[in-house]
Parts: sequence; structure tokens; C-alpha cells
Amino acid sequence: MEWPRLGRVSYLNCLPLFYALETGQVKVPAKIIADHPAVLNKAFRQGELEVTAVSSLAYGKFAEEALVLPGLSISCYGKVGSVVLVSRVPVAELGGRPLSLTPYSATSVVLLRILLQRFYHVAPDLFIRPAGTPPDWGQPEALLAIGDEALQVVRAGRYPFVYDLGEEWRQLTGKPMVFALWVARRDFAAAYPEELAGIWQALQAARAWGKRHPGTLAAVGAQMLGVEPEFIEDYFTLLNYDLDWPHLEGLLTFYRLAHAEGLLLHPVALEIWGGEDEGNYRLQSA
Ligand SMILES: C=C(O[C@@H]1C=C(C(=O)O)C=C[C@H]1O)C(=O)O
Repeated sequence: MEWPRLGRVSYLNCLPLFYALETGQVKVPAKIIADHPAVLNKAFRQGELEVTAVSSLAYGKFAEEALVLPGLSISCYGKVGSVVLVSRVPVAELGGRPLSLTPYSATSVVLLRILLQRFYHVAPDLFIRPAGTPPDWGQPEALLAIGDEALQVVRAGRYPFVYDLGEEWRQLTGKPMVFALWVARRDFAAAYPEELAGIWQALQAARAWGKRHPGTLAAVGAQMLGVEPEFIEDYFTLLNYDLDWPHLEGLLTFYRLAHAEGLLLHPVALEIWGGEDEGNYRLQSA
């Protein structure tokens, strides 16, 4: 086959995992494709990506088609910086008022709806802004943004009330928030286990490279976003790429609440790829 296609989120949040791959410091046997999470979710389902980051919520919907790569995620424990609700008024006053949702996310939209229903007890008038429009399109009272857009919206400081959804989730559940998982198509894992192992190892090696070079990542990220390196260095300390027990607990809690609120139609049977020789590991959300 041609080189497998490896999807990454096109935001700074993936720079610590991908910089070493994209600059050739670590070789990866795959073709890298960068896009918004919502686009990657869809491309994976359509068979256009063999391995990719997908929104955790999206995985919950099509778990039977995908295996989760072990030890990898896009997560936070507490503040994340790049998944935010910003508002002109306190969230408790948003009832019936227009709240714009990013078109690029799956997890964060459901996370926000869980928070609105269970935590804030308020029902704003939610609408999804069209792709390609700026975050304040339609002059909403409040808006949900993710990724670099979220970083920029917060920095611009035009909204007095800022709710970091990683932090809000921690306050509600005490758990890490897993925004995205890395998944492989089942047919690809079955037919090309060595290739998949090669991609997984490259991701781990690239991430280790990133940990050893925080100054380089901060400088590169700063240039991409047009901000000072210290800002990016601080931001990267908020992001976490592990998938340990606390993450899995956070993920299962997220699936359970999404299901309870009618935002996910069924519980999720999670299956983590065991590598070339080990069996897969199965977990079931309540
Ligand atoms: C932490 C983030 O998490 C992201 C949020 C996602 C979602 O809401 O579906 C998916 C992937 C991540 O990019 C971010 O966007 O910065």
C-alpha cells in the first residue's frame, strides 16, 4: 500500500507531538494530514485516514470501527487554555440568549452542553456558526471556541467572562478531561500491525523529543501565533498527551454524562490496541 495517512489537529495543541515528525528529527512511516477535529472525525469515518486524532465524543459514536492507540491523547487536568466559553455576561445569565458554537469541534460542544445542563442550569439559544467565519460571527452574547482561535479570543480580551472548560470539568468531576484520542482503523490495524506499531513508536519518540526541547517548541509556536514564547511555553504546560488510568476515568465519566444527558445515544465499548503481540484491552462506559 501507499504510505498510511496520519491525521493531526491543525492547532498548536499538536505541535509538541508533531514538530519532530514534521521537521524530520523523528521519522514517521506515514503521510501527515492536518485539519480541524471535526474534519478529521469525518475523514476517518470515510476511510480517508488510517490513523488520526479524533474527538473523544466522535470516537464514542463509532468505537466499533476504531482501535484506540495506547498511552496517547490530547488532555488536560484543570485549565487547558484553548477550550473556552467567553461571554458578555455571567454564564448564569445566558438563558435564552444567543451562544455561538464552534463548527470545528465535537467533544467541546458536548462538554459545554453537559456543563450548561448539569452545572450552570441554564439554557442559552445555541447555534453553530458557519465554518470559515470569525468566532464572533452573528454577534453572540457568548461563544465557544477551541484551539488557536480560543487562545486568540482570550488574549484579545473583548469578553469579560471567560470559562476554561478544562477547569470547569475538573471542578465538576475532579477528573482530567480527554478531548481527543488517537485511533487506527480496525482493518488497518489487522492488516498492517507492524506499520501501525511504527507510527505509534514515532509518535512516542516525537513527543519525547518535544519534552526535551520546550524552548524550540515555544519559539516555533510563538511565531505561528504571533505572540511571545513565554505565552506558548505556559500554554504547553497545560496540555497533556497521556492516556493513563485517571484519563480513562475522566473519559468514561464524560461518556456516562453525555449519555445521561441524551448527547450520546449509547454507552461506549472502548477498545485499546494491544500492540503487535498483545490482545486488545476493552473497557465499557456505564
Ligand atoms: C484541547 C483542545 O482539544 C481539542 C478539542 C476537540 C473537540 O472539541 O472535539 C478535539 C481535539 C482537540 O483539538 C484544543 O482544541 O485546543
